[in-house]
Amino acid sequence: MSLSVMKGWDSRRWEALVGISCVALGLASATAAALLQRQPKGCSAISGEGLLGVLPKLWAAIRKHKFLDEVTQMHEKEGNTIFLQFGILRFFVTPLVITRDARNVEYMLKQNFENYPKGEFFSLIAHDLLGNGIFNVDGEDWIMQRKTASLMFTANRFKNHIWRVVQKNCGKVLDLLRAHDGDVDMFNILNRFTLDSIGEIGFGASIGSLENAGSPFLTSFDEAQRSLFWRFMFPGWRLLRFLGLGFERKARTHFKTLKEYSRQIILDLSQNLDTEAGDSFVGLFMKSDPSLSADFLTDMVLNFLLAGRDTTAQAMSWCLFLLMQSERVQEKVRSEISEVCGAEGIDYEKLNKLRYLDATLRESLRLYPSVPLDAKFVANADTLPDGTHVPRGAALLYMSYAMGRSQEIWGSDASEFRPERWLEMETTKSPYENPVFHAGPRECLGKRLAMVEMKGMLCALIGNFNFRLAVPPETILPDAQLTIGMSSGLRCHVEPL
Ligand code: HEM
Repeated sequence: MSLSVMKGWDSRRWEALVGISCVALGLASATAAALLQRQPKGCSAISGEGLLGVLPKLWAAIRKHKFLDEVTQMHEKEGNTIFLQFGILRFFVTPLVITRDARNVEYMLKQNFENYPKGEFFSLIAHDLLGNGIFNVDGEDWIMQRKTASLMFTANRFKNHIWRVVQKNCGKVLDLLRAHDGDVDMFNILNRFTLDSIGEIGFGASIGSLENAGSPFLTSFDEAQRSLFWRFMFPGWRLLRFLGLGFERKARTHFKTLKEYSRQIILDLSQNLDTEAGDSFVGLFMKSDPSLSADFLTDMVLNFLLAGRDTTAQAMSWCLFLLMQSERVQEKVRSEISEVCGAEGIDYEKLNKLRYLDATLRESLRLYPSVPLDAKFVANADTLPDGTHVPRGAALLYMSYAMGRSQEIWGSDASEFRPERWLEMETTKSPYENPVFHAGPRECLGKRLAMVEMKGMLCALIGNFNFRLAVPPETILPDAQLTIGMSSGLRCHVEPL
């Protein structure tokens, strides 16, 4: 606009221009103030370099299978609570705070539980896979599911039904290994073991993956989880999903395969409710409320598959990985098994006597917690015990992986695999210092089932075979999923004893 034109303006035009500018300025500063209020304070901000802040560094780490170590190093350098900054995106995406301070973990999981639900951050990301299942809901919906699911874990069911299924599937794994020639991928076999076990215990289904490994369901299950993990790390995922691009391109097909498979399980189960299948996890839900919709029951199947298959198979695989690098510990586990089980073999009562095996499993879960990072939503702005201010709507994550490697919690030998530490401890660590099974009101419901499956299987494996890694240990890499898989599998030499 030239000066001569402006000279022709009357005072009303000037007033309007000044008025509009003031409103615009006011709006801009109010928006900036509101956006600034959304930023966490009182913890270390990891700003990274460049326009997208720390995001490119995290993406690169995920591609190199180093994501968990990268974030653990950030904790080592910057402190127990960190705020990941995403450069120019930071005013538009959910602020992400990660803590490994046990006081904060106890506060968010127990003392101020109501303020830290799963919330929309997690449930939006996971809805395509988990729907309205127990992992993905809060409030009344969660209480109802938790109550009914708890009925599943009675002492009687463990002793009879659950232990029988575990034993039968352990036998199938031993047969597979005896018949096998050459190296085997134990990660693959252990996933098939836990899948068949949770199929039978959870919804009375004979999945039969130990007999037939090539199921499209298995691939889709892994791929679907990988997509969910990327959603956490890629703020524009909803646009990608809408356009069907990038990692979202194939995700749609995988989610569909899983839903169809689970729906078929529900259909079969509904026709067999008066058999033993009716006492399975999902069978109990169907009997407790016959009006439950097929969609809801399908969600339940996928939730229990996620809970029951991956976590436990991964925990056993990492345990085996560590045992193969410590001949001493493998031998010690074996001699305890032979002492406790003798010639008659294992039974349910003997499981509790395998104290060194128990310590070995806890030690490997410390170093490789199946759920390495767990996210909650901040319902109302709050200040954590370490002084961090978390704004309403932020995501607050606790990182079991970094906690398990923290010298502050475990001492100077934190990085060492030493099961003896569990037998030497005068007081065991609280579940908030070692939240591998979560803690507080939402503590893992399947903890006991997992320990029974893992002890039964490892007892069978170590008691009958010697295991050696068939590849260099540095080629075994953690996978970027919601749980801590092995992208490379676990190739082993297996020698009968
Ligand atoms: C080594 C094995 C396992 C580990 C490390 C583990 C760990 C966990 C963790 C960290 C959570 C909290 C997840 C979250 O906040 O979303 C959880 C929840 C849960 N787990 Fe496990 N889990 C294991 C095995 C199992 C098994 C075998 C089952 C059996 C079905 C199971 C059933 C559940 C259920 C139902 C929940 C949800 C509890 C709730 O929200 O109230 N878990 N588990």
